[in-house]
Amino acid sequence: MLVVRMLRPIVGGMVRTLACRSCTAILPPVLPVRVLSSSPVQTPTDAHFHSASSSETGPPRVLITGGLGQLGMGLANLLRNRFGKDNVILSDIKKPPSHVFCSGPFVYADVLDRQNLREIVVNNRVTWLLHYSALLSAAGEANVSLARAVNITGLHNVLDIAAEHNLRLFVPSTIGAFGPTSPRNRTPDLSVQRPRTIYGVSKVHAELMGEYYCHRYGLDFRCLRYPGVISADSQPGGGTTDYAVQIFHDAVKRGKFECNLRPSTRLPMMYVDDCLRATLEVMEAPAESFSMRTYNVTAMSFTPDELAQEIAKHVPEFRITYCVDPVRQAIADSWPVSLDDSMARKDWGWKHDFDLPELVTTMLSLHGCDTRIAQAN
Ligand SMILES: NC(=O)C1=CN([C@@H]2O[C@H](COP(=O)(O)OP(=O)(O)OC[C@H]3O[C@@H](n4cnc5c(N)ncnc54)[C@H](O)[C@@H]3O)[C@@H](O)[C@H]2O)C=CC1
Ligand SMILES: CC(=O)[C@H](N)C(=O)O
Repeated sequence: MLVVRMLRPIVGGMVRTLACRSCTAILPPVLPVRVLSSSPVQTPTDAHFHSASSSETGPPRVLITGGLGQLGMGLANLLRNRFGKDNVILSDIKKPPSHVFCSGPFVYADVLDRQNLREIVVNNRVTWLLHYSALLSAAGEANVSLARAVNITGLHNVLDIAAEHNLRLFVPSTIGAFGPTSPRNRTPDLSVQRPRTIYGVSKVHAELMGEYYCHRYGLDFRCLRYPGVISADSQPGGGTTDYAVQIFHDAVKRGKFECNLRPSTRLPMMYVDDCLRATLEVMEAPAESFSMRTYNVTAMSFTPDELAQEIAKHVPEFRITYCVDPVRQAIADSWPVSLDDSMARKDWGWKHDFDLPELVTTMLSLHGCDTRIAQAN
């Protein structure tokens, strides 16, 4: 006998769609039924996808993968403040420092181990998954096969588990998802995407797969293309924009910095607080507000030379020199110089707080530099 089950909950006699406004307008509607017999249209993966249950109440139960990198711990702090310490589980394959271990739940999770990941989701009744594990642009070029595994196979595991267990899934994308044939100024959300790094290719794949699962299975997939993110309390993990983090440390501790990009290399950037707030906001936004599932977000664009000049306003003795890394330079030259994030601003109210002057004073003071005294010099 052919058994059919609704893929999505029925609200008021209508199939409730989790897809966004534009998706449903452009694409044919997703089939509202899933075949559970041995019909030839069934795939093994399809059979594991549960019908969506939107009956969860109370705060979300959050899992962050790859949480011990530059961004994950800050994200955990933000989400713990909002949803309670025990509702946010940080995970990684690295051993956490003791202050992280003591600040809330931490588990070992290798995104390549699907069974382990599934157990964590089930045993902890996870409802939101923020998938931060990745090899970044420069690290990916240094180890393509590992980047392919972590960024693509890892994503497949996460997507399947999120669809099986009806999770809300956030996957960060990047300016690296664009390439040399994309428009470079005010790059729009929808434009040519032919990146030339394994990192970029894997992120375009993540965007497309997430959107496909959203249309096909009703997965509540949400994605932001972050620019380079600048933070003070954690080290960057092998990216092309890392210089803009390291420069503050070296300016304060050494009064000088050697930059691995050319002085005129302009890239989109954002302070970490804006980045993490954007992530929380897009996760909390009602699905109905989305006209798409992958949004550009940005705050500012600057060059190493402009950043150094802004730092020198506060640290007058600061000197920058240049020793260009050809791999990172080629990557940076293929990325946008600025992003158009007007759709995020229009659809769910995205607004950045930090421009270059605020970024510099904040970063310097977090590194222990008294910018008021330096300004007086
Ligand atoms: N930091 C930035 O400027 C930007 C970051 N993003 C994205 O945000 C996310 C987080 O970025 P960061 O924290 O900067 O990255 P990161 O490189 O600092 O951290 C990535 C983490 O993934 C973990 N990881 C590696 N292999 C793993 C595996 N098999 N299983 C589980 N975890 C594994 C690493 O141990 C590391 O802690 C990434 O997806 C990245 O692509 C996007 C654009 C800009
Ligand atoms: C912009 C990014 O995605 C990251 N910081 C990198 O430089 O690889």
